[in-house]
Order: sequence, then C-alpha cells, then structure tokens
Amino acid sequence: MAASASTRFLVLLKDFSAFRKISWSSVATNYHRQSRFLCHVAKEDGSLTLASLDLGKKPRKFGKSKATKLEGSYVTEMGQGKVRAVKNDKMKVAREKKPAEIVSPLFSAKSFEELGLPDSLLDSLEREGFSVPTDVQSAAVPAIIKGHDAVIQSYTGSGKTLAYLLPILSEIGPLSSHSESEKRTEIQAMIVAPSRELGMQIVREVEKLLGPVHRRMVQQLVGGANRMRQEEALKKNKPAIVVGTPGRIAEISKGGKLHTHGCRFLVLDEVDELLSFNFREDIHRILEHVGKRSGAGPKGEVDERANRQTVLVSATVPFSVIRAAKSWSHEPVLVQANKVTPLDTVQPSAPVISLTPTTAEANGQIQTTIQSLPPALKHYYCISKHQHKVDTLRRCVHALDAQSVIAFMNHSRQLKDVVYKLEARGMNSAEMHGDLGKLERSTVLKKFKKGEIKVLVTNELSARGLDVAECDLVVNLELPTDAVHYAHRAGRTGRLGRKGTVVTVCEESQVFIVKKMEKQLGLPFLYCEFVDGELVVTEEDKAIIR
Ligand SMILES: Nc1ncnc2c1ncn2[C@@H]1O[C@H](COP(=O)(O)OP(=O)(O)OP(=O)(O)O)[C@@H](O)[C@H]1O
Repeated sequence: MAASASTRFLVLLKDFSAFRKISWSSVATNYHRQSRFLCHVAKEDGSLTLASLDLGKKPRKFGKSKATKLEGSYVTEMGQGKVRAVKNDKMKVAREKKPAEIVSPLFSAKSFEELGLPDSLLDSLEREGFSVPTDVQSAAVPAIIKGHDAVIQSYTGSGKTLAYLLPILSEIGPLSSHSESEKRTEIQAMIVAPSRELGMQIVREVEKLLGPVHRRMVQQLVGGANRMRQEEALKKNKPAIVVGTPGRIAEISKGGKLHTHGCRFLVLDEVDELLSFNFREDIHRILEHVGKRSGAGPKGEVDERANRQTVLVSATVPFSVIRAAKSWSHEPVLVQANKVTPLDTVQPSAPVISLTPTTAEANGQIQTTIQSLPPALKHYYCISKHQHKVDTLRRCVHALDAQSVIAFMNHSRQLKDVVYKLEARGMNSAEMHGDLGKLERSTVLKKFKKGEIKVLVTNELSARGLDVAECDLVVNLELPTDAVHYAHRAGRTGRLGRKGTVVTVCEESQVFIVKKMEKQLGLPFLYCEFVDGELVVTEEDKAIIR
C-alpha cells in the first residue's frame, strides 16, 4: 500500500456532466450483485505489522456459508473496529493495538538543529514537544530561510503549518536570531487562511511557539470576531505577525487601520481555495498591498515586485497556482515532501494537481498528480438509500468502533436533521457550519477535540486545515464535488501519519462518481457493507473501476 501510495497520482475530477448521460446506475446495480470478494476484519486489538498479519494464526470463523480460512488482503485501519474480509471460503483477520497510532512515519532524518533555526526557537520547539521535523519541514525551512519564495505542497496533516512558521519565526519577532527585529513595531508577516477556524488554529500554533510572554506578538484578524477590538489590539500591541481571513484583512486594510507595507512575509495557506472566485477581490488587495513600499526600487525604478517573501501552501496545488507564483515571486521553489525544485522548471505536465481540465485531460489522458493524501489512509465506499444514510453512518461508526468522527454533507440545512437522528439513537453529535456564530463554532470544536462530541456533522467549512489528531473516521454522507474536495475532507483523519478511515456513503446511481474519484486519486476505494456490526468488504468489479 505504502509503495503504491508513494507512486500514486492525483488528477482532478473535471466534469461529471458527460458521464451523467450514461446510465451508470444500472451498471452499478449489476456489478454490486455479482459475486463478491468479501472481506472481514474482526475486532482489532493489535498494531498492524507484518507480524500482526500472522498468516499462521487460527482463522476466525464466520459461519458455514462464509469464510473459514485467513487469506484475504484487506485489513482494518481502525484501532478497535471490526472489518471482515471474505473471499469465497477464505478470509483474513489482522489485529491492531491502539487507535490512531502513527503507522506511516513522515519524519525527516534531519533534526531541527540542522535546519539553521535560532536557539530560542529550538527551545520553544522542545518545550512544546516537537522533537523531529517532518519531511516537508526539513525541506521547506532552509529554502525559506535562504530567501526563496516557495510553493509548499505536501499531503494533509504532514506539518505544513510549521514548515512556513519556523522560518518566519527565525527571522522576525522575539525568537528570531536578529535582535533588531524585536524592536520593529510594524507588522512583518501576514498569514491568510480561508476560514476562521483555520485562522485561529494557526494563531494557536504561533502562540504556542512564542510562549505566554510574547503571545501578543501575533494578532488574529478573522471574520466573525469583533473588528473594533482587533483594530485596537493592532494599535496597542503592535504585533509582528497577523493571521486572518481575506475579508476581514481587506476590511481593516480599507479602513486604513492595517499597515502592511513593511511586511517581509506573506503566506497564503490553502492557496488554491484563496485564489478561487470567492476570495478574488480581497486576495487581490492583499497581494497589492502587503510588503510593497510606495516609491521607487533600489535603482530608482518603479518596483513592481513586492519586498516580501511569498509562501503558498496547500495539499492540492493546481498549475494555476504555480503560474501565479512564477509571476509574483523571486526565484521561487516548489517544495514537495522532501524535494525542492526551482519553480521555473515546473511544467504544466508536472506532477501537480490540476483544478481545471488541462488539454491532456480534455483529450482523455490522466494527468500525473502528486500525493495529497497520507498513504496510511484507507478508503471505503458503501451504497445506501438516501433515507437510510444516517443509519448507515451509525452502523459504520459502530462497526469500526470509531471514537472521533467527522461526517460531511453539502448543505448546512440538513445537518441539524442528521444530528437529531444520531442523538435520538444515543450517539453524541453536533453540527458545525458557517451560519453558526463564532462562539458556537469554537465551543463545538472544543467539545469535539475533547471527545465530548463523537460525531461532528459538518459541511465544506471543516474540510480544509482542521486539525483534530484524534479523528479516526471521516464519513462522506454526501459526495464531495470533486476529487480535490474529497482529498481535503479525507485529510481530516490520518493526521501526521496516523491511521484513519474514510467511508463514502453514496446512492446506487452515484457509484460512477465514486469510481471516477478513485481513478483520479489513484487510490483503491473498497466497496463495503455493514453486516452484523462489522464492516464487510467486497472486491469491486475491476472492469468498471479501471
Ligand atoms: N515536527 C512535528 N512533530 C510533531 N508534531 C508535528 C510536527 N509538525 C507538525 N506537527 C503536528 O501535526 C499536526 C498536523 O500539522 P498541520 O496542521 O500543519 O498539517 P498540514 O500539512 O498543514 O495539514 P492540512 O493540509 O490538512 O492543512 C498538527 O497537530 C501539528 O501540531
């Protein structure tokens, strides 16, 4: 799996409309009725190692008509869950010990000391329990410290936030190696994120590293919070770093209360989302103002390029981002996991995810793409009638014994109904969406992180950036709009190399969409059913999948 994952490719789902014309539902119906390769993974209580697969062990029996011998190839990724693999009369059971254990180490061979960070920052990292950099951190930090603009692309939960925060903190603020930086009273770094939650998560990460004495050096400028208070804090605390959402940053900037011409760093986190139509105007303003001093450049010429370093970050980087970065940036590099490439050498055919159909895609070719999802993630899908979806979700949670679940839907108005049904069946759950107030959203999130809420029922709002280490299951109760959205939703589990499961619940007529995403993501999606409190996997009809 790891080997195939490392070479897998991701291509954007371009346009389903053409496929909708085909009667896929009948194909899907037939194929799911065909003889299946049933997989059963029983209650797990051991870690997933080669030894744990112990093929010599006595197999579990599941009744005469089902399996008698361990021989399948599907195993559970859940700590306590039950997944069964049955092939005719043969099956395989794998046992695992702990839920959410780290199964796919993404830590670099280098130490934080080797990345050229100042001592005070190294102390902070140690104090906060960060002992080894991840791959993407050990590649990105030296490149940014050297002064390169950078596009950072690596899979969800691989530590991209620290990959850009560490070089920034090593250059500005109280932990930096430049003592004069501390004395400066202007904003020196701006970090932009598409949602309040992600913005606040980044603020917490900066605060953690700055420590309690210096935490005022970072200021949040997220929407939904009191703007006057934000403006007062800017004036009073003179933060070195601001983190905010595009709308609020642009609003304060237009009001003349945000002075960012002296900014040395601009980070667009989830850049592909930030460059989408929704944010276009605000991002344009930010790009125009941040780090651009009025007047002439060093040789008297009008300096079109900003005096800032620009860092663009996402697990999914379309070529449009690469193109934009080339035009804004100075000697930009592309950082992918542990690899650094000059951006000028990156071509449209390079392994970068495409958000818009390219010529190659239009010609029906699969564009090669890079890894945007952690290799340890397991992907399943099942079929359910619309009216039974919540029950399917409940059975899925039970079967996998999931402890912390994010269930995605597409529209906020249906979330309450799902929560109501889950609660009625005794499953702690809560809804989260953009129409909730800021306080309500942060309360729900806190409770979810503490484990007081088992199922967070949400929409696209929570798909990007949300970091809940304990989340061991993501369920798509409704299909994401495309493979990129799938990747971000799925990436809420299996963070930092942990185990995680994604189950997509679709209607029979939607199977072709799942198949299309499977193909584009280059990942196996196993068809499953929930039988007798267990997840049963059946082998798909390969003629349809590939
Ligand atoms: N070197 C490290 N050692 C231990 N934990 C780390 C390290 N780097 C990051 N983390 C933790 O890993 C988690 C995931 O990191 P982060 O949110 O930055 O991932 P990401 O790549 O930005 O994910 P996404 O693409 O979903 O936004 C966070 O809880 C973070 O604190």
